[in-house]
Amino acid sequence: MPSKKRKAVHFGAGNIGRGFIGMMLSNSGYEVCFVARNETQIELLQQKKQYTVTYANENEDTEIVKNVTAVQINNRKDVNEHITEAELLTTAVGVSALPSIAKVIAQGIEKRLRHNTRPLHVIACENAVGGSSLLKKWVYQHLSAEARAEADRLISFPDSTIDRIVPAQKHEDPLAIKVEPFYEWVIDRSGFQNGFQEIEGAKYADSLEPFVERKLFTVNTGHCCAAYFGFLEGFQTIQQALKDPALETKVRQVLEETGQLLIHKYHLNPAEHRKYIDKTLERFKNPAITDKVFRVGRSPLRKLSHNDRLVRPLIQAHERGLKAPHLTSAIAAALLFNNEKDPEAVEMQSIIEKKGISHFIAQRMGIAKNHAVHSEIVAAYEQLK
Ligand SMILES: NC(=O)c1ccc[n+]([C@@H]2O[C@H](COP(=O)([O-])OP(=O)(O)OC[C@H]3O[C@@H](n4cnc5c(N)ncnc54)[C@H](O)[C@@H]3O)[C@@H](O)[C@H]2O)c1
Ligand SMILES: O=P(O)(O)OC[C@@H](O)[C@@H](O)[C@H](O)[C@H](O)CO
Repeated sequence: MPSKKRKAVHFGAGNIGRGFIGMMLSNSGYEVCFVARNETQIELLQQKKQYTVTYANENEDTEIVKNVTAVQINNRKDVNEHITEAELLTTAVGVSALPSIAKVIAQGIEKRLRHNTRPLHVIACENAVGGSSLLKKWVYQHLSAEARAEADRLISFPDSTIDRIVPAQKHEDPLAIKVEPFYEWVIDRSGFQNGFQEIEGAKYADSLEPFVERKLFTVNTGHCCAAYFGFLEGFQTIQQALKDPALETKVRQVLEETGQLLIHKYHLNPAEHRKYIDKTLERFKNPAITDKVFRVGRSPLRKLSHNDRLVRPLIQAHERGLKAPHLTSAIAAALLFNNEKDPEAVEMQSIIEKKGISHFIAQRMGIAKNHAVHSEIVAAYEQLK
């Protein structure tokens, strides 16, 4: 029998899972069950049913997140039960991990559809364009034709964009997490079924794309530029890197270029957008946070892929006749990111070494050899190298 309590299942008890989404859902009155892999965290969440979030502000204020528990992702019986009872399912595992959790979610949905005819909302909280839509595609690949038809009626996948800086961190208490005070979670309202109870503190938009691209092309483009330029200068953290005025200027120049694109494409108010850029840079510099360039620059194959924070704005700027030389040189810096502990950085360097830069740009970034920006990236790369 489905329980009467409002339940949410969240995949991934990592930084954003605990420091943002789990916290928001708990504060909205949900009982939150994390579907996780780390045994220590799972045991502690099951025992304590709460954890502490510390804000990276002057007073280091804290908040206790209550009504939480966890289940091991390989414990399919319990995962299925939680999916059956939930009214909301969220993820924060990294977009590259969505295909692998899609099978688990699909199994839970198959079971749920046999016992529960209430609607379920599934929201991917990842840094990607159309994360929930991508997840839907992967989940549907594992559903039977009958379940797909039912899911079309009862399960929706509203896209969303999330923003809160939560660095990688270690504490004595494995559940403790420190987060910046700022947050923004915007969800596509058109994906809601009747009766969906809004999540407190989230924003809702009829058209999500401007919010997704404004965040991705400002916060994430700027952040990774600070990481890639910072890496080349030998800085360990984003905060150290942005203390270098020349480096901050380079990041700002990139954000002016993506800003021109956003203003042009979405008719944003230029003064308002400038404030958004200023605020974003101040957030990056938050002295109460230590954010490593290796975290912010992580997974360069993903960050350099066609639809992500570097190539997507470059191609769109080009299509609108807008010049973006600083963004091009940030891409060159990304191509030189070489962290031997990051499997994607290792793979990228190996492809470039074996097949050449032009091959990488064509095959992995999706920019054909005859595209005008292809040769510009090659030239910027050769110059920076
Ligand atoms: N940290 C931030 O500042 C931030 C802000 C906004 C968005 N994001 C996005 O949120 C997502 C999560 O980022 P994070 O910083 O919390 O990362 P994280 O590494 O701290 O957490 C990811 C969690 O997902 C789990 N996970 C990964 N692959 C899995 C799999 N195949 N099956 C089950 N669990 C799996 C990991 O065990 C981990 O607990 C990413 O898409 C990231 O881009 C991060
Ligand atoms: O999580 P990634 O790897 O996509 O990007 C690294 C950071 O830029 C990112 O996690 C930001 O901290 C976050 O997107 C802020 O909202």
